[in-house]
Amino acid sequence: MESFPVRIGYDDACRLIDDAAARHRLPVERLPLARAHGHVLAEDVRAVLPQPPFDNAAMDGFACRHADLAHAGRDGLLLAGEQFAGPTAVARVDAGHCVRITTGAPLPDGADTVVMKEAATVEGDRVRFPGNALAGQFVRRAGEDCRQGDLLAVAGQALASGQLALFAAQGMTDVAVYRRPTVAVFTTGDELVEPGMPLAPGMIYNANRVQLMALLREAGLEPTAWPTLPDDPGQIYSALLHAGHAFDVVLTCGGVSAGEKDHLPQLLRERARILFWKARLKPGMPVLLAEGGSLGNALFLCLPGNPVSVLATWLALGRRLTDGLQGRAPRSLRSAKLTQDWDKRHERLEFLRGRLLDDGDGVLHVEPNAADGSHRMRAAADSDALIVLDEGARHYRAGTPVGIIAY
Ligand SMILES: Nc1nc2c(c(=O)[nH]1)N[C@H]1C(S)=C(S)[C@@H](COP(=O)(O)OP(=O)(O)OC[C@H]3O[C@@H](n4cnc5c(N)ncnc54)[C@H](O)[C@@H]3O)O[C@H]1N2
Ligand code: MOO
Repeated sequence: MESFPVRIGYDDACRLIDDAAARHRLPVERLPLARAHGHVLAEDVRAVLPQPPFDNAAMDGFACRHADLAHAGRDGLLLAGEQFAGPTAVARVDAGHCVRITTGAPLPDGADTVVMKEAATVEGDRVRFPGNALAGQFVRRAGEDCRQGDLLAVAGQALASGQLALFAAQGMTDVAVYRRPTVAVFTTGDELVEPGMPLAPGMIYNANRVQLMALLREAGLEPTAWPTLPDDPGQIYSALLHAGHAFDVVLTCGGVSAGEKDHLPQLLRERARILFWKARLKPGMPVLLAEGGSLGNALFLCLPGNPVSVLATWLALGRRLTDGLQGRAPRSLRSAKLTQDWDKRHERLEFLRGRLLDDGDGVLHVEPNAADGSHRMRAAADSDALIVLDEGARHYRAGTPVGIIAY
């Protein structure tokens, strides 16, 4: 009888991942906005300035008083000055006058409407206008985007270009974010050869290293790849001991199942604290999570070696762990309709691979790939989503909405 949970359900695996991430939450640091993209915000941000900060023109043209346009007639209005964007004094528009204005320039005192340049006719110092201008058109009001004190972003949000633009418009130079986890990536197995080397009988090329590095980079991380570990307990111990003290997360793949050469479970049993081993997932069953113990402060997430298991367990559990370490809430599943009937052949929750299709009416569909073995890399490469088929479920009808994780 093991002293840790074994063969657990997906929800329990997620809960244990979330708990471990919360215990190991990374410290907060301040980053310049230029380096903050993709980082997770560690504080709520409120507006210190209204946006726009002052009433201004939305078009290049003429600022005027709308009431004047009705009786300006063929004589038009007197062009009485100009107002450009920038640090110039704010002009005035008196009755019967208009002022040339550029986009973003402060609206002159007295003006309430802007007419586009292309719609107006200038003759000498007179400007004629069309009869259909609406009161207040092409004026961007101070504070209409946000007011001072408005909540602009909340802690736990990943910063995208939109938030960075908002913050810069507030005059912010830097922002409090959670430090990103450092991640050591290990592939394991005596059968592995690096691409570019000769392939002896019984050997295969290492497909997981480049796959995992790409998946981690897609998640905004800057992982460090270690040399492949042979199926040798002493060498595995020494590498994990080093990495466990030097990194926040140690991510391995392979050597975590029941084979004679699968040394990770025994090593982690003896030297670390296993939080769970094996989850009722397909693919991905042998996945293991451990806290470092004598191997250091790192969290150890050991993914199964099959390349499609690596993809599925990273997206479903690994990314959740590195998100959680940065205080980011779990990403929600999207949903799509199955294009065809599908019979699931086992009880475990399945991450089947499939291709997303937009039917043109705004409904997302997903077409399962029949090549569902966890060694079928081509099926994974030809797909762009994991289809989440629930534990226990067996028969799905075409058109049934299913959870998906796009990749
Ligand atoms: N008796 C049992 N056998 C197996 C079980 C089990 O519970 N009992 N689980 C099966 C499942 S499910 C999986 S998944 C695999 C996972 O095993 P490991 O995590 O120990 O992975 P390995 O045996 O080292 O490798 C599995 C498979 O993947 C290939 N591989 C490994 N690393 C790479 C890499 N970097 N690039 C490309 N391919 C890689 C490896 O050669 C194996 O073919 O175990 C089942 N067996
Ligand atoms: O669970 Mo294993 O990852 O099916 O192939």
